Amino acid sequence: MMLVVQLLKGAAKHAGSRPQCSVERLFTAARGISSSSRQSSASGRSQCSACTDTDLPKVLITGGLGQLGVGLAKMLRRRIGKNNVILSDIRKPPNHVYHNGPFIFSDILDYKNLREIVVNNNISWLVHYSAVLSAVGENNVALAKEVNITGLHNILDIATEHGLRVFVPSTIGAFGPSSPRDPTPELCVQRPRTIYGVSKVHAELMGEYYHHRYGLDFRCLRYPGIISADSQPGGGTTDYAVQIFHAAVKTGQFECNLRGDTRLPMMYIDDCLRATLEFLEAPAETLINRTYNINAMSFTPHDLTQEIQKFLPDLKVTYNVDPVRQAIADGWPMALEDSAARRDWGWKHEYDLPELVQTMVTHITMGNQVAQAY
Ligand SMILES: NC(=O)c1ccc[n+]([C@@H]2O[C@H](COP(=O)([O-])OP(=O)(O)OC[C@H]3O[C@@H](n4cnc5c(N)ncnc54)[C@H](O)[C@@H]3O)[C@@H](O)[C@H]2O)c1
Ligand SMILES: C[C@@H](O)[C@H](N)C(=O)O
Repeated sequence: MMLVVQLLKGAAKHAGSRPQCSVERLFTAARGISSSSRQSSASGRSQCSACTDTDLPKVLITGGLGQLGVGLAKMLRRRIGKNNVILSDIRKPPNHVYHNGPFIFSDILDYKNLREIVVNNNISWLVHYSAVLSAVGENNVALAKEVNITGLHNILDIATEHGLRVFVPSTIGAFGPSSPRDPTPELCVQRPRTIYGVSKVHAELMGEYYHHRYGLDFRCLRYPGIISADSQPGGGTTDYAVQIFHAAVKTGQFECNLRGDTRLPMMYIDDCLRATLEFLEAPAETLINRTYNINAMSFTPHDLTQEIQKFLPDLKVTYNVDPVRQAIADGWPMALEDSAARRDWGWKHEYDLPELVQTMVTHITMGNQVAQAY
C-alpha cells in the first residue's frame, strides 16, 4: 500500500511538472486541421466548431490488435470521434476493444478486401501497423516477407489509388552493424541483417518512391523499442523491456534474454502515439523528409533493473542470453539522432527513464490491485 501511495504521489508530481498532458498538448499544437476552427475542452475531447464530421479524416488502422494499435485508436478517437477510426486485424478482438468502436476483419494480403474497406468506409488516412517483428521474423522468414513486403505493396497501391495519407512505421531495426550506432543519423548506411529490417528499409524506400513518383502522401517514423503497460509486445528484440515490469511486480524475478550491457533506444508508448498523431497532422509543406528518426531515451537491462529497484528493491534479474535476439540487438542503434523531427514538426519527447519506470510500475501495480479486488 505504501508503494502505491509513493508511486501515485510521484506520478502526480510528474504530471504537474509537465506544462500540459500529452492530449492537451495535441490540441494546442494542433497542426494540419486549422487551429482557429478547433477548441480544446477540459475533458481532452476535440471540438470543432466550424467543421462537420465530413471534414475530419476517416482512419483505418491495420494490424490494430498488436502492441500499438488499440492505444492509437483510443487517442485518435478522442481527437476525431469514435466512428471515424476503424481498427482492423486478422485476429478476434477482446470484448473491451470490440465494444469501444468500429472493428473489422482485414487481411492486408487480400487486396480486393482492402479496397472494399477503403471505398465502403470513405477512408482518407491509413495507419499501417500490420507487421511481423524482428525475432518472430527470423523464425519465419517466409511469413515476414509476405506480410512485411507483399502486404506493404498492397497498402501503397491502395493508398495511391485512392489518394490516402498513409503512415507506415519503420524502426531502429532498419539499421545494421555497418550503420553508425551512437547516435544513428537519419541518412546513413542501412544494411540490416534481419528480414524485418530489410523489409522496413524496403518500406521506407518504396514509400518515398511513391511519394516522388505519384505524389502519395507517405509518412514514416522510425520508432525505437516501445514500452507499454497494458498491451503486450508482439515478438521483437526489445520485448524484455516490457516483460521485466510485469515480472518485477508479479514475482520479483526476471530472466533477461539480452546481455546486461545491451544499450538500445526506447520510448514510452504515450510519446510514440503522440508523435504519430502530431506527425500525421503536420502540414505537408513542413515535412522536408518523408522518413524521420524519433528518439527519447536509451538504456541497458542493467540501467533498467537499477531504476526499477528504486521502487521494487527485491527484484532479482538473471541473464539467459538468446543468441538470435542478442545478435540482432548488437547490430542496432544505441540512440537515434532526431534533430530533423524536432526542427520540422516540433517533435519533443516527455518521458525519460525515471518517468518511464515510475509510470510503468504505477500502472501495473494499480492494474494488479484492481484485478485482485474482483
Ligand atoms: N512495438 C515496437 O516496439 C515497435 C518498434 C518499432 C516499430 N514498430 C512497428 O509498429 C507497427 C506496430 O507494431 P506492434 O508492436 O503493434 O506490432 P505487433 O506485432 O504487436 O502487431 C502486429 C499486428 O499485425 C497483425 N497482422 C499480422 N499479419 C497480418 C495480416 N496479414 N493482415 C493484417 N494484420 C496482420 C497481427 O495480428 C498483429 O496484431 C509495426 O509495423 C512495427 O514494425 C513497433
Ligand atoms: C524495435 C522494434 O522494431 C520491435 N520492438 C522489435 O524489437 O522488433
